[in-house]
Amino acid sequence: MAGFRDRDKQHFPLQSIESVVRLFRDQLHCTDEPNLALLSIIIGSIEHTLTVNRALPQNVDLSKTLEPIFPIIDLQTVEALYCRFESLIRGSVDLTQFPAGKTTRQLIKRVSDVVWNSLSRSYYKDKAHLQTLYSLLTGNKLDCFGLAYSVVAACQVLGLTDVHLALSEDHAWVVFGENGEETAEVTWHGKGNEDKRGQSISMGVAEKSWLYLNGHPVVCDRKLEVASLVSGINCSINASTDSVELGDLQQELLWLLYDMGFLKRYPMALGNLGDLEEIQPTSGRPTPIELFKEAIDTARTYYDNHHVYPYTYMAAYMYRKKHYKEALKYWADAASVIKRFNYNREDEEIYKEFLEIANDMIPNIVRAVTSAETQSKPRLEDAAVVIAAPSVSQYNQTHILHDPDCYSYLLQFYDGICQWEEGSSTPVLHVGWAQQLVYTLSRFDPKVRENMEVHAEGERDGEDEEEEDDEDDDDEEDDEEAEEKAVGDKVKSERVSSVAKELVGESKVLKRG
Ligand SMILES: CC1(C)CN=C(N2CCN(c3ncnc4sc(CC(F)F)cc34)CC2)S1
Repeated sequence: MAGFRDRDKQHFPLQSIESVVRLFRDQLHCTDEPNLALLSIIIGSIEHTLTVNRALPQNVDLSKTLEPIFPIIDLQTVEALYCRFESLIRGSVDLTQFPAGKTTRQLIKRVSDVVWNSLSRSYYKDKAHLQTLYSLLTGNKLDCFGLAYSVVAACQVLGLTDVHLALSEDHAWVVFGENGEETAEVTWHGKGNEDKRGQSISMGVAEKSWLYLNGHPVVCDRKLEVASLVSGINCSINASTDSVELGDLQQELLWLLYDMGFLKRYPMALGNLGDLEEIQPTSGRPTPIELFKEAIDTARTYYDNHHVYPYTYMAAYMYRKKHYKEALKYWADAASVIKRFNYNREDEEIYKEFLEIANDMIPNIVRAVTSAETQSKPRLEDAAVVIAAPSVSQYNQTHILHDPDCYSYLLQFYDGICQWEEGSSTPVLHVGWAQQLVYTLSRFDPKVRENMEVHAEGERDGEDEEEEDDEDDDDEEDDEEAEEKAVGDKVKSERVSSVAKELVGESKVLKRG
């Protein structure tokens, strides 16, 4: 590991976004590995100054200048912190105790213990800005992701080039060994769960578990580890304010990584970039929708379509833009991913995501379009009022409740959640879901329920057309297969409506009760 080289030092002092981008470009282009510890200290130091400790020099009165503020990151601050990390790790891990040149589980556990034991006894683990080595070295605090990243950075300091970060949508661990075939927990997850640090992630644990993405995590190389550091930049100053300067820096660094091809296998980073582009579009760059589509394609191409968040990034965007039909479509697609998992107690994050969609956002859409519906029906006494043609968004809204596609997206959404629950150790649905479902489905025009076709999966017309399997040209076999598939899909669609009826029935019982 090349450590803190002179060519890195000549970038200092860092005092603009451009100077930080130049340093990152140099690190990522260079033949040596990018220095994970150095980059994390730099990002953490900038983030701290722009969010946590926004103390401005006394003589600067922000109301008068439009000058963006940017901290001056000087070499000796960064070098001191870097050397402290190096001596913490090299001083506590005696490599002679471990077989030379071979990374073992015990060695990784030792590295995790060294970082773990330097953390404060008790602090609020979910606080913001605890994800970098700057937080570890100046505050002895790390969040779950920060601990995993720090262990990988420490292994890099020790010359263990086979230890890499593995990322799911809500957890992080490491892979190591010849072809990264070994796995090890190095951090905790969630609240009140005993940490499993040092243990491998067996297929038994990972299978059908969303937390481990059923064996389809983002397995990083050094470039992707840098991408996770950049994607993890947290711009929030407080609940209602973000640092514009930090957002600009994160956006520029993500475009640098994008242009170098390092986001090709990282759906969440593409999603984060899409969110940043919605706030402040960069001319000549892909639109948020294109970026969210890229994230979806990446998840389908590299991760066997086992990631939920690419669809919820897109759906949340459509919801914000009041393109409610598209939002329902992508929520249905998200549910078609989660149905391939079994729910368990460590999956609360994605449960909360679907709960908010089903019991908050979808009912909001129904309420919005219902009121739009009544507004768009002119009252006789207002006849004098010129009835303006409904605006596009109003058109979008008022026809939702008359659109069989929207109704089928909703049934697909609920069917996915029901299938997620089937075979799970922990129930998903409770009566609150049924009440919202009844409210939502009952607002649709009864005619819709008659002429709505429940398409078998992968047979919807339009862009969702799955490539017909033209390999197998044995028509005989095709017909049988098609017959079987049709029966299977009929059963599934019956389940959807039977589930819906059951839920409706249940809630009616509850209403009477
Ligand atoms: C569609 C959403 C609800 C919006 N933001 C979402 N995020 C999901 C989590 N985010 C992430 N963004 C980049 N990389 C990672 S790795 C990881 C798991 C952690 F334990 F390491 C989380 C995450 C960023 C924000 S999902």
